[in-house]
Amino acid sequence: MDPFINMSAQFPNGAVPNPQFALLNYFFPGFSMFTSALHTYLGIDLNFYIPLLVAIFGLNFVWSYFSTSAWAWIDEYLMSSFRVRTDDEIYNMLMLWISRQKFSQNSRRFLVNTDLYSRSSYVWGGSNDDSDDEDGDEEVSVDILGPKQTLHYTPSFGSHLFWYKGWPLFFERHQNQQQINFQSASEREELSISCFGRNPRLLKELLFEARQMYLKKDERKTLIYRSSSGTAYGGEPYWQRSMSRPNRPFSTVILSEKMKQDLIDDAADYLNPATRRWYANRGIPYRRGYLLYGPPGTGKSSLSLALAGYFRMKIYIVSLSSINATEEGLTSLFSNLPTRCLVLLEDIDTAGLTHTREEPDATPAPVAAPNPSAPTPPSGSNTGSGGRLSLSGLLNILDGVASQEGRLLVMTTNHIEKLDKALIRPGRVDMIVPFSLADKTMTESIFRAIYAPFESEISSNELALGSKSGTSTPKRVEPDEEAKQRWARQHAEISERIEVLSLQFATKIPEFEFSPAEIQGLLLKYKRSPEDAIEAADAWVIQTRKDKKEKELQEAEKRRKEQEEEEKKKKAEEEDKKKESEDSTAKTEGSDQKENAEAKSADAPKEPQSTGEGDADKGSEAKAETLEVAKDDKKNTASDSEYERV
Ligand SMILES: Nc1ncnc2c1ncn2[C@@H]1O[C@H](COP(=O)(O)OP(=O)(O)OP(=O)(O)O)[C@@H](O)[C@H]1O
Repeated sequence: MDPFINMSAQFPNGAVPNPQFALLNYFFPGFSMFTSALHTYLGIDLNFYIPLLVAIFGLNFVWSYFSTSAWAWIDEYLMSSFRVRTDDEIYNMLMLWISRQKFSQNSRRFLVNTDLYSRSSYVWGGSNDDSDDEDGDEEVSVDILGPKQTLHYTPSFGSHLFWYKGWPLFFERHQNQQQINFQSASEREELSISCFGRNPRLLKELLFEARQMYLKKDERKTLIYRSSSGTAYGGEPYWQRSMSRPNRPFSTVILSEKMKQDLIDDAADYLNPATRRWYANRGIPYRRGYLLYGPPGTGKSSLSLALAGYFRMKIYIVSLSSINATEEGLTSLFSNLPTRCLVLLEDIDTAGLTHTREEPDATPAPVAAPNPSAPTPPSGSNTGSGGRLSLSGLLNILDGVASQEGRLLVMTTNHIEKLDKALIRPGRVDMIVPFSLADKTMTESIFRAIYAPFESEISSNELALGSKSGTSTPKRVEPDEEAKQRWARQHAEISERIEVLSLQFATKIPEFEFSPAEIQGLLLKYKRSPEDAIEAADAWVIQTRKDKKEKELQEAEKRRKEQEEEEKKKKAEEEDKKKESEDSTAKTEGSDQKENAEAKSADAPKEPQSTGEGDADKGSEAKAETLEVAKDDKKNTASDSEYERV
């Protein structure tokens, strides 16, 4: 129905509709019926209200236009602000700070997370911190099922006003539209904080405070970063914070005291700021490297962790046997190291780096990117195949300009004899620390380390040990001094007892046969009962020997099978090659014959001209021969094309 037709019929009292009604009726069919119903039943005349509503809308529009423009102008000229993206660690610092602010706790619209940093997954990945909440606002309750996860509240998307040092600040959390298509929801956001005034001092103070809070949180922890295959940075591997661990005291690493002290002294001297200047003045690259070698489970990684913890350095771990260890990947990782850190290169005896330069079958080194400061790679150094790391590539990375100065490099290997001399020459490796399977003193130390009494554990240890030694004492409230004395007495008693037991235990473990990790494994099974551990030691030695032998046999069998496979493969390859060469010889012979035949047929027509009938016979013979050769030739071509098909 045309809305303009029969309009008066819709107005019962015959009122002629206003032209604006006609227009509205045109856009919203049925509008006139609605207004007439309103008029009839409620007595409301929209004729009167519509101009008013239009005026309100207009004013609102003008107000919002001017207020937005005015706010944009104020923001541009009278405010200071900063932005933070999720792919920088400052995001984590700021989020920690924000989560501890009152406005964040009281926010009506908030995001709740169990892991404060999970949103920046490509900075931290699946963050695996042991005790993120240790010093947080909320207590982490731990029961037999593990720590109960703390909930973190942070303001949700949008703008939030808060006060800092008496000034109003705006915290804004918004989605980054540019990244929206390629990232998960958690990675799309950006944070910004702004304040009134053209001086950003207040914002810088806030950032400084956030950074201090963040550093304080990790003060007693060693932050561990691992190389991760890249998805966030265009496929290049990047450092991913994998976990933080309480600093490992040096005393818990069982190694000759002299060796430990030498290592600490050397590292302390190197990390002294004056040493940096000393290096710079003399134009010597400011780097230091240590090589730790020995059988698996003898404490190489533990020492590296202790070293990083002692000097409060972050530790960056790359395993050269990992899939990411390509030349490009490592170059990118090394160029993204902070100025002061410990880099742990694990398994440097890995394939591709193990041949020595003297080996004749070493393949030539790949052309490395021109690098003025890098040393000339050893002429015969090796390449890894398929984009894997080569020795010359690794040396370039370790010495090249891309590698940050100020880092402490620790390399570990199980097979020092396999390493190229170039890799461990002075300048690259400044100290070599050997690790060995446990001798008698080491076994004793491991035993003592496991059963040493700690004040926080004394009650449970006391129960376990005291029940056997009969020294259990009843609990009662004591003044501080008395409690201290009691603790000292108990400590001395238990230590003495552990000392005696450790000697007994060490006599049961053969020297240089088991690694500290293996012995620790046994003791952990009986961690509350040293006597039981001693009792179980003999059987454990027999069983472990048996297991090792079986494992060795299995490995030998596996190696044998692999060798057989390889030989078979080689044989098949050789046969293929042989066949190929035979075929190509046949082909050459065929083409030779063809050439001969062609030569003959080229000569053939001349003969009938110069000869009589008999010659004509000869000519037909020659023709037949040519045909024969041509046939042969065809045959050869056919067999060649067959070979090609094969
Ligand atoms: N010398 C040691 N002092 C203290 N603990 C040790 C020692 N050796 C091994 N351990 C213990 O054994 C376990 C494995 O040790 P770690 O990872 O340091 O050995 P590793 O030599 O680095 O082994 P791998 O060569 O397989 O990497 C750790 O729990 C560590 O506490």
